Amino acid sequence: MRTAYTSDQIRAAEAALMATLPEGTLMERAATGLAVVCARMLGGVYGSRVVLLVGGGDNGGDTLYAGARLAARGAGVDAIIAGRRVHEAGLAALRRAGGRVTGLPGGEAATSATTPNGRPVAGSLPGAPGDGVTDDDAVVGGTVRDLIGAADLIVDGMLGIGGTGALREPYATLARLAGDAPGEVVAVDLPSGVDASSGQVEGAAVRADATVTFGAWKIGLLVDPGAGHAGRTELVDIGLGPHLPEPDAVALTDADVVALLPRPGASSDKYRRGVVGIAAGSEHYTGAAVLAVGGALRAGVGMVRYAGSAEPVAQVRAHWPEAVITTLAPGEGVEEVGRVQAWVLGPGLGTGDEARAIARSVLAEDVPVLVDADALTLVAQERSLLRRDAPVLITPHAGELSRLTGVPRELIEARSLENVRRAAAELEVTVLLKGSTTLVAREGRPVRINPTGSPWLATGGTGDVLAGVAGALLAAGLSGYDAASCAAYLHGIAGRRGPLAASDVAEALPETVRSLVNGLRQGRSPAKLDR
Ligand SMILES: NC(=O)C1=CN([C@@H]2O[C@H](COP(=O)(O)OP(=O)(O)OC[C@H]3O[C@@H](n4cnc5c(N)ncnc54)[C@H](O)[C@@H]3O)[C@@H](O)[C@H]2O)[C@@H](O)CC1
Ligand SMILES: [K+]
Repeated sequence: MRTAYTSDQIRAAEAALMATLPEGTLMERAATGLAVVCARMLGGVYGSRVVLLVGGGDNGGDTLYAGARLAARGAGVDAIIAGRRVHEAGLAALRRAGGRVTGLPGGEAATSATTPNGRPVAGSLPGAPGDGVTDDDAVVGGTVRDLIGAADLIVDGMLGIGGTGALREPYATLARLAGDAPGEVVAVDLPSGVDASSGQVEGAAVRADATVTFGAWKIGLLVDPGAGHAGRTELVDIGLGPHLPEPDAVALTDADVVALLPRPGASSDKYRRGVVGIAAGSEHYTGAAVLAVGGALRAGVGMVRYAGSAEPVAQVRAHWPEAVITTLAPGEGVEEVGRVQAWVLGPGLGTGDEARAIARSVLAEDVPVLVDADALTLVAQERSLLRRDAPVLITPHAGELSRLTGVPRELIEARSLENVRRAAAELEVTVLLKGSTTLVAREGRPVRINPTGSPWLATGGTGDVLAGVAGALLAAGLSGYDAASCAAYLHGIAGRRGPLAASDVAEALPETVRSLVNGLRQGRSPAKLDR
């Protein structure tokens, strides 16, 4: 399990640890770990060209010390001093190791960046702009632009957990130049411009090929859009572990998911493995029923009972001879369908009277219910339906959650973590919030951040498959919280190789589960290696 923290939690843990250690120890550990990753990214250090983007805080300090190590091993290291201040001991170390230092033209950054002697950064002013002067040059100077453009490795040490709000200049321009440059970009602790505690990005932010983070995962490295800026992530242990609090957010790993997934034993039969009921599809929307049933079957359920009207019944029958089918007359509920251990309610169901009758009857059953899609619209109109003794798992995207909670969609998207947590508490249900990062929340438990999503999944019908998978796991006896987070994890891996249609995701599920289980048995993680 990856545990993730806000910047305040990290700071508190660092303070507690620092109190037990000689000054500078943590920065030393951080810089050592960073230099190791930089060296690996460079392949050969000697003769390589490294540019450090150095902010005014300790993030810049880490970067200068790591740069000093690379310079000592023969890299050509240029530090661009971008902050109003500079970590002086780090700067001195870099100079001693033979690194070069460049300031920025004009503005506070250049006039107040100082050397260890307190003088303005020397040798810093860029050459007079000549041909090919750009707007960027006005902010950072042509010399800096050229240095960044020629670097093999650009180290983003502008902002770490001290960053707040949108990147100010000259950081924003430097972030953009780094993004346009052909060299690899490594972010120190987290990409500058990404909010450590939420993953929010307001304005420009560094897009890193890799991020080396210190002590513990920051939530912003796991939640989009921040996660999308971080590239490959590596955690450097600086000894923070014993000082960290209980996490508010976690991400499952392959091993966690394999441990949670039900596997049939010698005494299993289809009933013990779990029977999932699926109330989905309508005369107009037949595909949702086919996909939800497919997701459930491919996830390895004991049995699927499908209940719906004539048209989707015909489609489900044609696609899935494995499903046991009940045709519902208009207005009829699911009372006579037979025993099920959990229901999936809603994909393609419609929102008219017939759909409402089905929804009421499903929610009146004394088993866990997954409420998705059209059923979310129905329960938004009739909130009392959610008040029941058996567990409820809802699987909305931001728009659907907005209808249920009244919180504007944009706000849910911008502050997804906070809003999913609040929705779970207020509605007293488990919430799986779909988005570029899928989140699963249940009151009293850390929010689970799904690490396996893929943009290829943004295609019609994938949500129906996900509902089927999660329903199958609910029927097998997992809690809503575990069923939702395992389903999102598997679905994300099954959908990572595009282009794909929703039915391809369902089809990829058995192989996804097999490769997770086999990967762990062989001591490797195929899912992670391929991502
Ligand atoms: N505290 C510790 O024990 C350790 C900290 N370490 C490093 O220290 C970092 C945190 O250092 P700091 O607290 O100095 O903070 P940062 O280095 O993240 O920088 C904070 C400074 O940036 C400026 N700033 C904030 N938001 C800005 C924005 N949007 N645009 C432009 N400037 C902005 C502020 O003026 C603030 O002073 C960590 O991320 C990590 O890299 C590591 O050395 C490990 C140990
Ligand atoms: K950074």
